This record gives sequence, C-alpha cells and structure tokens, in this order.
Amino acid sequence: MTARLLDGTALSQQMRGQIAQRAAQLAERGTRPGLAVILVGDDPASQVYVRNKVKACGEAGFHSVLERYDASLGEAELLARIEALNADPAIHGILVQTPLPKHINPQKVIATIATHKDVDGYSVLSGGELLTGLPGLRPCTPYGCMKLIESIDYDLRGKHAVVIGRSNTVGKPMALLLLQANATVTICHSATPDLARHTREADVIVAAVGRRNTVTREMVKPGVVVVDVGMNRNDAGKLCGDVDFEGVSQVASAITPVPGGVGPMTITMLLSNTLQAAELAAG
Ligand SMILES: NC(=O)C1=CN([C@@H]2O[C@H](COP(=O)(O)OP(=O)(O)OC[C@H]3O[C@@H](n4cnc5c(N)ncnc54)[C@H](OP(=O)(O)O)[C@@H]3O)[C@@H](O)[C@H]2O)C=CC1
Ligand SMILES: Nc1nc(=O)c2c([nH]1)NC[C@@H]1CN(c3ccc(C(=O)N[C@@H](CCC(=O)O)C(=O)O)cc3)C=[N+]21
Repeated sequence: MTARLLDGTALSQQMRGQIAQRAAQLAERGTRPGLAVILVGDDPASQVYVRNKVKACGEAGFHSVLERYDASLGEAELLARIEALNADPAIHGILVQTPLPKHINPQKVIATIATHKDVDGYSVLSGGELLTGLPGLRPCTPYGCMKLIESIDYDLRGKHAVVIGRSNTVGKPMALLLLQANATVTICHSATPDLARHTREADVIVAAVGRRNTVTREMVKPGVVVVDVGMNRNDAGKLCGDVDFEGVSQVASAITPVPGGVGPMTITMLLSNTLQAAELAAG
C-alpha cells in the first residue's frame, strides 16, 4: 500500500485563503489583525521560521511587526517590550520565538504576554482551557496536526492514538486534543522502555521527538495514520522528520511529509489564532 499524503502546504493554502477573507471583513469594520513577532539572538532556524510567519501575515492581509534583538538583550528589557505590545491596540497577537538565550526565563516571558494576545497558546490559562475543554487559543502545532487529520475526514472516535513526546508545547497539548476528539491516547517519552510495543498498536501516531528514524516501518501496523512533527537534518543536511518516510509510507494509509506537512500548518494556525484574537477584540 502507498499512503495518502497529508499535504500541509495544500491545506494551508486553502485555509489561509479563508483566513484572508475573514481578515478583510474584519478590516472593513475597522480592525486589521496584527501580530508581533519577537526574535532574540540569531539562531538560523529561528530566523527562517519567523520570516515565514511574517510573510504569511502579509499574504493574509494582516498587520505584522518583527522585532529583532541581540542575544545580549536583558530579560527586564524584553518583558518591558512585551508590556508595551500588550498595551498596543494594533497588536492582537504576540509571539516570542523559542529557543531564548539562557539568561531569559521562558516561563516569565509567557506569563508576561497578555493572555488574550497569547497566540502561541502557551499560557497557563490557555493550557487550563484546553485541559477542561473550554474555548480558547490552542497551541498552533498540535492544532495544525488535528486539522491535517480532519482534512481526510478521519474519525478519531475510539481509535488508539500514540503521541511520542510530552513537551508542554507539542506532545502534551496534542494528547489532550486527541482525547477531546474521543481517541484512546497513549503518551510515550524518553523513559518509555519499548516504544515499538505501543506504536504497533496505534491507529494514529503523532511523532514529536526531534530525532530522525524514531518511527520505522517495522514499528507500525498497516493502515496507520502518521503525523510527523519532527524537524531534523539528515547526514546530507536535508530537512527530515522523526519518521522514516520512505519505509513507513509503504504501509501507512496517510502520512505527513517533512517539509510540507506540519510546519506550514503551524503557521496557518498562528494566523487563525491571531484572527480569532482580533475578532474577539473587535467585539
Ligand atoms: N513542525 C513544527 O511546526 C514544529 C516542529 N517541532 C519539532 O518537533 C520536535 C519536538 O519538539 P518539542 O516537543 O519542542 O521537543 P522537546 O525536546 O521539548 O520534546 C521532545 C520529547 O521527545 C521525547 N523523547 C526524546 N527521545 C525519545 C525517545 N528516544 N523515545 C521517545 N520519546 C523521546 C522527550 O522525552 P522526555 O520528556 O522524557 O525528555 C520529550 O518529551 C523537534 O524536532 C522540533 O524541532 C516543534 C515545534 C513546531
Ligand atoms: N514561540 C514559538 N512558537 C512556535 O510556534 C515555535 C517556536 N517558538 N520555536 C520553534 C518552533 C518550530 N516551529 C516551526 C514553524 C514552522 C516551520 C515550517 O514552516 N517548516 C517548513 C520548512 C521550513 C524550512 O525550510 O526550514 C516545513 O516543514 O515545510 C517549522 C517549525 C515553530 N515553533
């Protein structure tokens, strides 16, 4: 069997068209969605991601600002900048790109962003809203993974979903979204002794580890749906995910590519969250 491609580029294009339309309607009522992206330091991957985010904002008709600071920026100065953006009515979403330099505490940064502008969905309140099933801003990457699964009308009810990875930004919220969609969810991590024992039982696998070839063909059952969040480089320097795409795509029923899968959807859901925040602000 050859798997169906869960094409994040195509789904993003479609969704961003709809987002741009809603943004134009909101702009007619006097509110243009606005996103502020803050980048501290010169991590090359982060530079690519923030550029993609700002470009996507422009294409959707959003207002956006990119603030770049030297890695030596003090924590207090960063927090003061965030406070200023909290008070800026033209800004509906604030994103501080991670990783941050070691002298800056990311928890403090997240806690300083006004909750209603936390379009990453990283705040304690957003986490609690997700946990309890209340409406709120969902973390972009897991939210995008759900949209990819929904795009093929796959019904998660009663299915066994295995999430590999338990970070606060990807693995944990991913597991909660799958649970909310009525899947039976297993969360695996670095202390899981026999990963393959779990993945072999899975109807759906979401891999969010950061290590290539974490999921190989022998580890999955035929027909599995595979969502690959990982962003790694192979020996040739090429971008690749956590899943051996070549092997697994021969037995899976659907699989995301890297690049062109979850990555573009993360940015699409960032636009969606920013629009949602702007619509709420406009009343
Ligand atoms: N496409 C996109 O939009 C995005 C991609 N990413 C990518 O996704 C990947 C994961 O990101 P993130 O969650 O932030 O990473 P973290 O490093 O925060 O988390 C990785 C998780 O993987 C677990 N893990 C590590 N080794 C193994 C193993 N051998 N078996 C099972 N689990 C393991 C860790 O377990 P433990 O908790 O025990 O340490 C941890 O929970 C990275 O490649 C990142 O670049 C991230 C965000 C967005
Ligand atoms: N506050 C914060 N919010 C984030 O959402 C956030 C973050 N920090 N830090 C890093 C991770 C990673 N992340 C990606 C976004 C887009 C692509 C993306 O567009 N990927 C393209 C390829 C890009 C390339 O060519 O390198 C693709 O997969 O097709 C990847 C990764 C967001 N993150």
